[in-house]
Amino acid sequence: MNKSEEIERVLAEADCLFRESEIEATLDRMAAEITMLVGDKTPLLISVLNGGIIPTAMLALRLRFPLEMDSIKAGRYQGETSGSEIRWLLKPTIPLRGRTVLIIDDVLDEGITLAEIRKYCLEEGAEAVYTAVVVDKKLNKEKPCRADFIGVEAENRYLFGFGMDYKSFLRNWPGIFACKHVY
Ligand SMILES: O=P(O)(O)OC[C@H]1O[C@H](OP(=O)(O)OP(=O)(O)O)[C@H](O)[C@@H]1O
Ligand code: HPA
Repeated sequence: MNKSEEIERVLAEADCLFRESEIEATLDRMAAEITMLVGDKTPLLISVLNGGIIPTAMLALRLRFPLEMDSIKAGRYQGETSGSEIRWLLKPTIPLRGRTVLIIDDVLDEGITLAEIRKYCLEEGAEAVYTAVVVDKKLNKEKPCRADFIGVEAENRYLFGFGMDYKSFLRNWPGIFACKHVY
């Protein structure tokens, strides 16, 4: 099976857990919560690449207060469907000292990525660090980090869409989908 056949198969078999309209409404709610908490803090939004690109853009367009944006990249999955050690690939260029930071990512799975990024921001002198994810996966174990703003909770299956990838593809799928099989 070549790559495009694999992607077609994953798509054909996938279950839609949340439709586009449901995620849009969820993002509206998250944006209101974020505004209440950090709307007067001139926060720095940090997008966790690559999965955070779509959620960050969609949330940022809903925020009507002054903010800055930067990115960080700390991969654990590298195009695979199971995580390993974290690798720092890109750090923010805007200084974090004294800032209120909002880290935005697509999914909180085992929580290792977000825990490491949060720790990094605090070490760099951020005054307050908040985290926002579109999906929090329900695992039957404690996570090293919880998110302050959560879109939806999802079962523990491999997911794609709204930023989340299946082997680097399908981040652009407009909904949240669960794979039946990973190949
Ligand atoms: O909670 P965890 O188990 O640590 O996993 C969550 C992280 O895994 C994915 O990133 P990935 O390393 O796949 O990079 P990507 O954003 O480029 O897909 C996802 O975007 C989160 O950042
Ligand atoms: O379920 C997932 N899908 C895509 N990327 C991920 N990174 C951690 N878990 C996932």
